[in-house]
Amino acid sequence: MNIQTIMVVGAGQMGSGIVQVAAASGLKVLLHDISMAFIDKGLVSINKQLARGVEKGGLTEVRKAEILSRIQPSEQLEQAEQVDLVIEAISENMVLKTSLFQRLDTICPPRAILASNTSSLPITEIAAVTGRPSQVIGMHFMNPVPVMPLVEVIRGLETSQEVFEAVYKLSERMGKTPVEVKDFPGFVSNRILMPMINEAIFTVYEGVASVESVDTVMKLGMKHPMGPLELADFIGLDTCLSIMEILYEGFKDSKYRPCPLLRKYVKAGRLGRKSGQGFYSYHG
Ligand SMILES: CC(=O)CC(=O)SCCNC(=O)CCNC(=O)[C@H](O)C(C)(C)COP(=O)(O)OP(=O)(O)OC[C@H]1O[C@@H](n2cnc3c(N)ncnc32)[C@H](O)[C@@H]1OP(=O)(O)O
Ligand SMILES: NC(=O)C1=CN([C@@H]2O[C@H](COP(=O)(O)OP(=O)(O)OC[C@H]3O[C@@H](n4cnc5c(N)ncnc54)[C@H](OP(=O)(O)O)[C@@H]3O)[C@@H](O)[C@H]2O)C=CC1
Repeated sequence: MNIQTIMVVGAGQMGSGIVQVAAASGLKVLLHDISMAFIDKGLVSINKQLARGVEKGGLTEVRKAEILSRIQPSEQLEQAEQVDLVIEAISENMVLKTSLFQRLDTICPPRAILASNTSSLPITEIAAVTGRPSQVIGMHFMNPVPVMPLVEVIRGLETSQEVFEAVYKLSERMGKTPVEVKDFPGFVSNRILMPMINEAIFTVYEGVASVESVDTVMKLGMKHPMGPLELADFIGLDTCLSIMEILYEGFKDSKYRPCPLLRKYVKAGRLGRKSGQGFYSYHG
């Protein structure tokens, strides 16, 4: 399979990171979101990242311009009719994702692979709403995408070997280390990471220690680059809650119940860095 042109749907923190890395690897990339304002926000963030690269000396102006020239904003989803692969990176919500995959299935050429960057939703269930389940796959990047070397490649029940190999090779071309994972709630990464974050939230909820103290214990005691609450803010508290709910629903085990404090913060619109307030404040 010759993958040259891709579309990334969702210009949030993950989508924009995926676009940057894909364009840097030589792919032509269309970037789509529900409105031009969101696409522009994604493009601004990519520009900023590349400008930082130039400032630090790792990137030349010529290389930056070359990467940007491969990125094309795409206001109409219908432009997916020309692509070899779509990587979906919209909000972690099954209803949104399945309705998008149904639309993509009618728009994309028969050869196209439909990949999801979902953190935890079943790939098999997403694939089942399309007429091409053998060409649907999980391609789970880590945040921040330009920095983290891992991609979990998740086979749905019907994913073909050819599609698996194409996405595995593409991940390598994008400078990542792919790891094959079966389609199980939370895959590997979030089955292990998210209960730790949820437990950190319970530790604060039960008054065992402050937010700063919990993070300090994990940074200085366990050498984590970020404390779990800082990391939850970085990932997005809405995404963390969705993942815990999927683990809880998928395993029917009370150890995955989301902490009420996490639910309360999300209901209040405290989504972490992206909303300016989470366990920490990011105003100004
Ligand atoms: C939820 C899911 O489904 C799965 C997930 O993704 S879970 C989240 C996984 N990610 C993590 O666990 C991240 C943990 N945190 C870290 O590794 C580090 O704190 C960090 C890499 C984010 C920042 O590192 P740091 O040393 O504190 O900061 P800093 O020195 O500014 O950055 C280190 C490098 O990362 C780059 N960087 C930092 N933030 C970045 C961002 N948002 N986007 C792109 N690059 C970024 C910097 O430019 C810098 O690059 P150079 O080494 O080339 O100079
Ligand atoms: N955050 C993380 O650390 C990681 C997240 N992921 C996964 O990546 C995906 C995206 O997460 P993240 O980037 O953090 O989320 P963000 O909230 O930053 O971005 C999601 C983007 O998708 C847009 N969007 C929502 N619905 C649609 C739609 N129907 N069509 C087009 N665009 C849409 C959103 O617009 P609007 O704001 O209007 O809703 C927003 O711009 C999720 O599945 C998440 O689980 C995977 C790895 C790590």
